[in-house]
This record gives sequence, structure tokens and C-alpha cells, in this order.
Amino acid sequence: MVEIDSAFIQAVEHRPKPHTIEAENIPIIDLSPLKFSSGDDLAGLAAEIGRACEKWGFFQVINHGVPSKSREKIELASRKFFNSTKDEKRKVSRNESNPFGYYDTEHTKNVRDWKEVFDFTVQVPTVFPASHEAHDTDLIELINQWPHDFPEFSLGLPKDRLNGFFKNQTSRIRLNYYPPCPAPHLTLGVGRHKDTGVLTILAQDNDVAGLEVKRKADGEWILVKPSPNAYIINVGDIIQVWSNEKYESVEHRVIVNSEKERLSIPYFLYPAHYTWVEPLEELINEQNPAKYKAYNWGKFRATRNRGNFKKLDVENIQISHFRI
Ligand SMILES: O=C(O)CCC(=O)C(=O)O
Ligand SMILES: [Fe+2]
Repeated sequence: MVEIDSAFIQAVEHRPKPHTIEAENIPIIDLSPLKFSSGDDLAGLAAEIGRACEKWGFFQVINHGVPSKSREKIELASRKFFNSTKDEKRKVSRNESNPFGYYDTEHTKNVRDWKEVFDFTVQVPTVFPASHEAHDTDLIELINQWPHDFPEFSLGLPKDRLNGFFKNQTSRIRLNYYPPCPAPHLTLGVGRHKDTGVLTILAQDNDVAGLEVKRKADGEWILVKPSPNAYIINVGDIIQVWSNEKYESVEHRVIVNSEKERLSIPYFLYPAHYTWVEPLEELINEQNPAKYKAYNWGKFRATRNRGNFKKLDVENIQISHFRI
């Protein structure tokens, strides 16, 4: 019997099943029409995406135009970083005031995840609330921490080159690393959760499966088979609120295994911190009244960051807390 730290052990009802369901895969959507047509011609593609969002809240895109070389480069750099020494990685550790950099003790729903991550922001600097307290209006600038001697972690472009494209967004990219685990039946790489942002674009490991999506129809956990070079897109909580629940964010989790390490790279699309997230005006009326009160994105995330950073006695903040 292997011994692992009890902080990692999931409650019995949340542990992975001995057999995962692999029969049906989430929809794969071909984006090549984007290259050849515009406007009305794209109605078919938009409808296909709409159906996938309603039925699954998860889909994969192919023929997306992202060069496979770019993906290979970030994967190689990611593997090299996670395989460097703990000392090296801890030099760029996250701390209580800066959520960016390396850390290996994330908790999802207050159970420790079997993984290591490296987070970096997309816009430099990202302006963010200094604390989770509602009355505290102080803002701080969050900056990236880059490991030394890792030229792969920079683009070699002027640092403000991309700023104009993303006005004040707080989007971030995470490198997830799931080491082999001696007790994969007791633990999860990431506990069941929904992504809090607008949407997530995920490059999952081409070889090692692990992501499971909760099928809306019957609540079964479905393993998403890797489709090399595809990106998985999933609806986040903000789309659920903006769309007043036409599109729902979907619960997912990551199982680990005893033999192989696994990598994944999500891009979390987040708005500016001062955004008040609420159902879009055009989508609500007397028959379909707003299902959510407005909440402040920056304060929501700052509260969540705190809960992910250390095990707390209270439940993590969720959009359900703003449900009318
Ligand atoms: O590793 C994966 O495939 C998914 C990770 C995930 O859900 C997350 O980081 O939010
Ligand atoms: Fe996620």
C-alpha cells in the first residue's frame, strides 16, 4: 500500500472510477470556413458552435490556423521547466500577493491537486485588486516572473507589442504538469470544477489522456481522448452569466496515472478587472429575467485566488453565490 499525503486524498464519491467512458467524444469543429468566407457565409459554423455550447459546453477546434511549430515550442519549454530542479522552480514561486509564477500546492474545492503549475499573464502589467476585501479599492500591478536561462519563455518582441490587442484584459496562460502518481485511484490532478473566465482554450497532452468532462445528459465523466494538434474550447462561468444560462459552463476534472507524466496548457480568457459581470441586457426580458446579480470580476478572482492558494474552511467563491 503506497503512502501519500492525506491532503491529496479525494472524498470517496469524487474519486475516479476504475473504468472511464471513452465511447463518445466531444464535438470536433472544423474552423477552415473562417479562412475562406465572411459574414453570412459563416452562419452554418456559428450554428454548429451554438449547438456544441448548448449540448456540451465543450468542443474541440481543428484547422484553427495556429502553427503546430508554436505548440511544439511551448510544450518543449514547459517540459524543460517542470523537469528542472525544485530549487530552480521555486525561484519563481507564486506568493500571496502575486498569483503568477510556479506553485505545486493548489487546492481545488479544498483538496490538494496532484500537479505543478506555472502561470503567466497575457498583458503586462495586469492591473488587479490588491485584496479580496470589497471595501478595499487599492489596485496593484501584477507582473510575470520568468525563470532564468529559459530563452523559450520569451518571444523576443518589445514587451508592449501586443498590448493594444487586449484592452485591460486579465487573461492568463497556465502550464499544468501532472507527475505520475502512486495512488491515482484516490487523487485527482485537478478536482472537479468549472472555469471561472469567459472561455478556456486548452492544449491538452497529445499522448496522455486525463481530462474528463461531465456529460450534461447523464452526469457521467467522459474522458476526452487527445486529438493531436486540436484545441479544446470550453465555456466558462462568465459566458454562463452573460448568456443568462443559454450556455452553461461545464464541470471537468483531471485524472492522473501511475506511469506517465502529463502536460496541459490552458489559456483562460478573462476581462478587465473592473468588469461587472451580469446577464447581457439584450438577452433578458419579462419572460426570461436576469438569473444573476452583477459581480465584480476583479474581486471575484481575487477571492478565488486566495481560496486556491491555501486550504480554507469556507467554500470557494462561485457564480452560484450571485444566482437570483
Ligand atoms: O489538464 C487539463 O486537461 C485541464 C486543466 C484544467 O481544467 C484547468 O487547469 O482549469
Ligand atoms: Fe479547468
